[in-house]
Amino acid sequence: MCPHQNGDSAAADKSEMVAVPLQNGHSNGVNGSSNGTQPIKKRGTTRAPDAHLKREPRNPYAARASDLISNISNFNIIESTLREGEQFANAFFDTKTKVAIAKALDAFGVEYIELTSPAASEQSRLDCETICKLGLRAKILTHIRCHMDDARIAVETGVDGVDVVIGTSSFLREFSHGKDMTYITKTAIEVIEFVKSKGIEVRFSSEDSFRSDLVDLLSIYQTVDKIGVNRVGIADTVGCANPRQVYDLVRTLRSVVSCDIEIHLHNDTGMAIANAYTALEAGATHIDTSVLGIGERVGITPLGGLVACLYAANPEYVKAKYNLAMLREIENLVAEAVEVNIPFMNPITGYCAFTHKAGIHAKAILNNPSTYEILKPEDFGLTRYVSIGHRLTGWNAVKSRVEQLGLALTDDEDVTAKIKELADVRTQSMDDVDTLLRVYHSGIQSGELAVGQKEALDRLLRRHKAEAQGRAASPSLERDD
Ligand SMILES: CC(=O)SCCNC(=O)CCNC(=O)[C@H](O)C(C)(C)COP(=O)(O)OP(=O)(O)OC[C@H]1O[C@@H](n2cnc3c(N)ncnc32)[C@H](O)[C@@H]1OP(=O)(O)O
Ligand SMILES: O=C(O)CCC(=O)C(=O)O
Ligand SMILES: [Zn+2]
Repeated sequence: MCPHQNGDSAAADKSEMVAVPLQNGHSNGVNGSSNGTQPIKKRGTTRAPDAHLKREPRNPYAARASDLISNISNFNIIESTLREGEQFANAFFDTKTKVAIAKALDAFGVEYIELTSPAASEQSRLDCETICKLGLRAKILTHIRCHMDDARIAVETGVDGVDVVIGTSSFLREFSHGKDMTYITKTAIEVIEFVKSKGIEVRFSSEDSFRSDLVDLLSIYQTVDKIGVNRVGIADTVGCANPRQVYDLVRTLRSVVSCDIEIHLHNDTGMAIANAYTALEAGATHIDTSVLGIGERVGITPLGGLVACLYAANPEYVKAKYNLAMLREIENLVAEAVEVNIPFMNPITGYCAFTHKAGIHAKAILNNPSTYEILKPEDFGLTRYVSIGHRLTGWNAVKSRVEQLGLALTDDEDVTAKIKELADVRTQSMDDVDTLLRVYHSGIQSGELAVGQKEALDRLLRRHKAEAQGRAASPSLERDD
């Protein structure tokens, strides 16, 4: 059973604790004023020798000049589960499922929903029309090749905008469509002007941007910007980019175009969330996501992971923008539709995302959840869980469970030792722990543990040991609470 569904969480009622404020204003030791080292005197400076001692300590959290272009707290999500996500190996979405996903994403609050090309099949075209007629708050986009045939079909579907793409790397120019940059530029202008003439949004994107020639890229982006494209898109189609490359390309592009900048990042090397964050820092305005990151191969920036990362940066902004409590429901909907499980380490909704285990962690979490949590589970409609029945537990965690059960135990350390003894053989379920605590409690009430109770504990221990001998050595991540 998933811990977040368990209203019986050991620490569920401790979430109202006071957060410890960040300690701004302390020296970070890098300017030589706090660690006893002498500052190096620069040639030609006329500062008094002790000037550094009078300087205000540097605030490491203060805004820097580069933060002025950052869109970490000013971005849009282009949710592409119904386009990129349909390219996931397991995906088949019938109309009903597409409508359910579109409605859920809209209720969550994404700004855009991107749909498969209506040129892909007759049903894709009909589904696109159906979703356009739902009257959702989110803008509906469809995604097409840079080709007039596709554009003519797309503008008739009722979409709010069209995302146009064409490969610009030498790989794709040679092995995919076979067109040179002159032809690509000419066709892009034709398609963009046609879509614009229909009064809807248009975006132009270069596929495989990070393996394309920078001069080719900047030149075509400048051209389409001048003719009034709404957005230009950068795509890390093969997931080869690292954060520094993303920062550099977006930053450079920001200085040559005035329109919005979208980014689409594949996750082949696990960089998709970090790259999205970096793109926003460099001035990107729109991020492509899909639920659980589904897409070609291992997919793209996952919606939930991106939201976790941006919430960590500015919780109030993200909470005000999205209905965060819906994330779990949306992920379950999509996971079921494409027949996958939600990974145990998924940000926010993973099985263990808000479970704390080691005694040291448990104690601090129970005192103040911010000690070991950057995300507040309650902001996502979830609960934290303190795991107790294992050999890494400590008396503080045990005491908290004792209090939750309304028991009166004075020797928490003794009962903790007993839990560890049993857990040295195998992990104890919460039921096992509770039974043990109740046995101790009744023993204390009657003056000492009754003979029968001691025997019961010993029997339990013997049974665990016998079971353990017959079991494989590998520990399970499952809890049976
Ligand atoms: C990186 C991405 O994910 S981009 C988005 C990918 N999405 C899709 O592919 C949507 C689903 N695709 C489809 O249904 C089909 O591939 C269609 C309808 C688009 C095209 O089908 P077909 O005409 O049978 O061509 P096929 O898929 O075999 O090859 C792609 C064709 O598009 C051309 N092409 C590829 N990319 C582009 C582009 N960005 N712009 C213009 N033409 C392109 C290729 O040259 C090739 O043309 P050809 O008919 O001269 O060989
Ligand atoms: O249109 C785009 O920006 C991206 C297309 C795509 O899916 C990709 O390049 O991986
Ligand atoms: Zn893609």
